[in-house]
Amino acid sequence: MLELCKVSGGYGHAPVVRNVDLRVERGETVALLGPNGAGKTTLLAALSGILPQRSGTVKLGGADVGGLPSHRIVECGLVQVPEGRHVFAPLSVEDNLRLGSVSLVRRDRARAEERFDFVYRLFPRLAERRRQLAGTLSGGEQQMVAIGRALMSVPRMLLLDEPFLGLAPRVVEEILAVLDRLRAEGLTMLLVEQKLDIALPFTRRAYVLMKGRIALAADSAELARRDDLAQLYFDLARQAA
Ligand SMILES: Nc1ncnc2c1ncn2[C@@H]1O[C@H](COP(=O)(O)OP(=O)(O)OP(=O)(O)O)[C@@H](O)[C@H]1O
Repeated sequence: MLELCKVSGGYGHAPVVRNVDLRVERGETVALLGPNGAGKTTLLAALSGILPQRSGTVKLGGADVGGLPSHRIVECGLVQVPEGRHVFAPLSVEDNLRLGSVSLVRRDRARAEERFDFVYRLFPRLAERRRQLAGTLSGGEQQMVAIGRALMSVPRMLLLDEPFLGLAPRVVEEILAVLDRLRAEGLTMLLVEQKLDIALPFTRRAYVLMKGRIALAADSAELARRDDLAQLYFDLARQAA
């Protein structure tokens, strides 16, 4: 579904991510791990077409989307749930969701309306709060809005940037259950996460990014079984330094 070949990018002269090769198969859930500042968000920005400097090849379903502006990338089906949720605080839940369907409305207005039902079935709490201002929601509910907004455009693939950050374990479970349902329906996902105990059980494969480079690509279950995981992580960080 997604294939990156030698992707580099950053904000100024020196690239933050360098020569990243990464693949996600159709229907697969893959983790992108790495410490603070490794470049995970920067890599997602390169995929979403919002990074000022980028090079390399990004293919979605075999089509080159690397040079496209971000709204076209969304139309192609690659949609990001940004770190920090970025909901529009003065707008209602429903209007936040509506913003996610802008590209779909142009193509198929009826389908865009049906998507509200789809999102409200996944997150009944959003249905109850559809008229509430997003800025007054709890962190977990705002994360549901951010995921719901991304789903409004009928994505083929979701890029999730630390969706569980700062959430209580019960809310993490609730959101994981929804992502599980989406996965069962065949949605492809790339999950950026720092917490290995969340990321590894949820994904099939994992990439570890260190200082902007892929330091390791491995089977998630294999990684989870290692009893020297903390040491491995530490060694990778030292090698990258
Ligand atoms: N808008 C920006 N302008 C300049 N430099 C930036 C910008 N955003 C991030 N950086 C730099 O790029 C590097 C990688 O940051 P990035 O946010 O991609 O890392 P990350 O792995 O996602 O970290 P975290 O887990 O903390 O979100 C850091 O050195 C950061 O300071």
